[in-house]
Amino acid sequence: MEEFSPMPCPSTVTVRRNPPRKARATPYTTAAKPPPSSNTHDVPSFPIDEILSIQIPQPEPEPKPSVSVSESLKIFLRIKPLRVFSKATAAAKSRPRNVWPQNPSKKHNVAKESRSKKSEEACITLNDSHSVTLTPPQALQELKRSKTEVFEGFSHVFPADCSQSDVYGKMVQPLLEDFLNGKSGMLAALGPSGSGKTHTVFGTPKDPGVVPLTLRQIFKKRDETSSPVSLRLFHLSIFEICSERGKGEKAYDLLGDGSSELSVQQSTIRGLKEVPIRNLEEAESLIGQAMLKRATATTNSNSQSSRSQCIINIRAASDGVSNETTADAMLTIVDLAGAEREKRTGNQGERLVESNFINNTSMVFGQCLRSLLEYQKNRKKGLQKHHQNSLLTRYLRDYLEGKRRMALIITVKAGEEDYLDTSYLLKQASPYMKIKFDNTEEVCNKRQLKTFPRVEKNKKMKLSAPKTSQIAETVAGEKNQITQEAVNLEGKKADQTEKSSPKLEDNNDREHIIMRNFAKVVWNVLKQYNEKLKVAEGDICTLKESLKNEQLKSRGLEAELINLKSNLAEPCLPEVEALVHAKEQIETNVDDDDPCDLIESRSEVTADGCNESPVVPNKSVVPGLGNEEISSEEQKCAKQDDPCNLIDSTSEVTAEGCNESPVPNKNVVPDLANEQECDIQINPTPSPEQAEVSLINNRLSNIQTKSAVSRRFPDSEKQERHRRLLPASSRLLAEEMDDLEIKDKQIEKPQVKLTETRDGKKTESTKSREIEIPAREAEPASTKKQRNEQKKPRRRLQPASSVLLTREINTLEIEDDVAEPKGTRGGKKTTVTQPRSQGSVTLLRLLTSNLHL
Ligand SMILES: Nc1ncnc2c1ncn2[C@@H]1O[C@H](COP(=O)(O)OP(=O)(O)OP(=O)(O)O)[C@@H](O)[C@H]1O
Repeated sequence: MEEFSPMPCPSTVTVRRNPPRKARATPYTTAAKPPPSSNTHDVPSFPIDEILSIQIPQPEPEPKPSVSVSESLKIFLRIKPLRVFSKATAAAKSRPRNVWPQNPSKKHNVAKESRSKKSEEACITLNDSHSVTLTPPQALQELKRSKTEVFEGFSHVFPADCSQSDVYGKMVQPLLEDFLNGKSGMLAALGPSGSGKTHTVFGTPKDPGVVPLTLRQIFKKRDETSSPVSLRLFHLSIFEICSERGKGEKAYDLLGDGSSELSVQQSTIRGLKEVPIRNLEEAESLIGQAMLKRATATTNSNSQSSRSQCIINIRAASDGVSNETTADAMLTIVDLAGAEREKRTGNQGERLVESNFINNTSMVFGQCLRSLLEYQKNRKKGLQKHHQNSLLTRYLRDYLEGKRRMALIITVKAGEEDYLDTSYLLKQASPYMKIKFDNTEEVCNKRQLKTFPRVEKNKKMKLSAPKTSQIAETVAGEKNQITQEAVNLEGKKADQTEKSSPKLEDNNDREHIIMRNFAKVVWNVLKQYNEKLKVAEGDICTLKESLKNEQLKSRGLEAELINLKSNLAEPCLPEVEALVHAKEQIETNVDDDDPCDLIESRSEVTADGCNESPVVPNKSVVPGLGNEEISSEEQKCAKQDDPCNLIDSTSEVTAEGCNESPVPNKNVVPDLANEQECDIQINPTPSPEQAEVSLINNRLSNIQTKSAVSRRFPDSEKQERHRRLLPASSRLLAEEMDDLEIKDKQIEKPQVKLTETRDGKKTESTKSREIEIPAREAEPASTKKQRNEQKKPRRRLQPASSVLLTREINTLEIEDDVAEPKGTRGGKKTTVTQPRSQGSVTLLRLLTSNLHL
């Protein structure tokens, strides 16, 4: 069985279809291909040993600082006593002896003041030699900033009653020993204005600070013959960094002569005078000179406030004579200018500019320090470098980066009014900080905190304070109380709380309090909403009342508007009155007729003419009569009082009207038309009787046309059409016309009857009708068609509404015209023979003028 070494996976695969080729064996496979005769068991072992033995080049470790960070930075805390000495005592001391004795009452007041000041509470308390607790004052607690902070990790905390020698012993001594052994180091005092930095660094002649004590120690050790320090030479240089009217940083040599400004290039200061010190007296005198040159000013915080950063360098150099070749060492002591707030210091103008510079320098120094502390805790974070932002930090770069040993003493004031300054500084410079959320409100959101009522009971939990046991008891009591409340509310939950761990209890208590407070807040909000709702309801009531009033007003206005309209409509009344008057006249005419004749005529019309139209519409439509014909007819009627003339004119009109009658008339009465055609040749000139018969026939045809129209448009639809066709102003007139039309019909029917009765027989009248029809259809059919064709477009030009109105009016006209000659037919005066009344004439004129016919 052949054994192949594994093929390396090709990066690309090429598939060839044609021609197939045999892939060339790779050198690797060729080389790895064992001879066919080789033993299959000779599998080369995996070279794991070789792999493991390979030396992987490790990244070069960063050059460690000469001193580890934890050793390189030591932070001390010094608490300034609340009351050092009163101004009164100072004034008393400084008062010349030859002044009058002070007023005893004033003395008493001063003593009282000093007592009250002494009794003021301290915001900072010492927990142990490495930690302190900072408690906010009552005023800030009420502003929901109740946050008790514990700062720990200090190398040592110096209490208020500590001495300068204590500070020196614990902080400076180790540094000095290293210094004398050739290791450089730095000591800096950092703190708010008036907190005792200068006091700590320089002290007073009676109570000397770090610098004098260090010098003493140096020369003391040098004087000891056995010590190697005796072979060293010490040099002293002192300079200060301050701002020049807030524009830039300047360095001044405090030991130099004349112009003492130093040139500054990055972190190096050139031209600094170093004064060798051979003994303590020389050194102290130089220190004294420098302090006199240092820029100081009086502020509200400090009568001699430092306005510059003061740096004191003590350099130890070998004398060059001895064999000892120790490197030069430098001990740097820095007295920083204190960070200050404008409100506290009361600085104005140039002082304010100075304080800005001081604050800026202090801030940069604090940032460098914080960064170093964080780096000390966690090297992975890396060291943020802020030192470029000020000359001081550039100068002290090696120290602030942890490359050299540094001891920092933070001086703080313990008064309640100094809480903010102290808190800010400790947050910046303390190695570790714990925030004690002893007030449960702190857990919640700040927004909620604003609305939450304050819980008075559970204020502080100073777990690491000296009175821890008492506080713990109190807290335990409070917890039990809260737990009991919870038991009352929720029994089961309480059981669980009792069984659960203290942490769980704490959580439950907190939750309970939070929920209770939340419920209170919600309740307050609901109350507010309820009040708002009540207000809104009141507004609604007032609005309703005002709405009612407005409605009443609007009604009154409407009534006024109606009155005004009625007043405006009065000018139309004369026309209406004329119409009514005409109507009354017609009615009186009708009343004069014989009622029996009326009945008969009705029955005849119904029998003869209305066979096809059982329901005759009120509004008669008389097609075929032109407007011009009506007007001419009216003129004739008005002029001719003679009844004979009336008859003639009527016959003429009838003939003309029949000739112009529309096509539907002919269609409705086809038989009659045929008969008429036959009679035309017999009697071409109709007699008055024939004319009358033709009039009756015309009437009949009109009635049939009406019925046809009525069939086409039902009553309701017709009314609707009328409503649409007639303008609004003419509706009243139309109604009047309807009434008038009815009356006219009543008049017309007896007239027909009278005509027939005068002839004597009904059959004769029918015959005469038959005879009369040819008179109407005297013209040949072709001529009639031509006429109709000529007149059709004329009719079409008129709108439908005007046609209907015209028909109605024409009907009225014709009927009136018909009625008139009937009474005078044959020259006989009958009861019906009344001329057209003046009212009807006026009505017609009005109608024609209003409807613009
Ligand atoms: N621990 C202390 N014991 C007694 N007196 C003190 C102490 N600390 C400070 N003083 C006094 O308080 C006053 C102000 O102190 P100091 O001038 O040292 O403050 P400072 O921090 O240097 O202020 P600035 O930053 O403004 O210079 C001085 O009179 C000083 O003697």
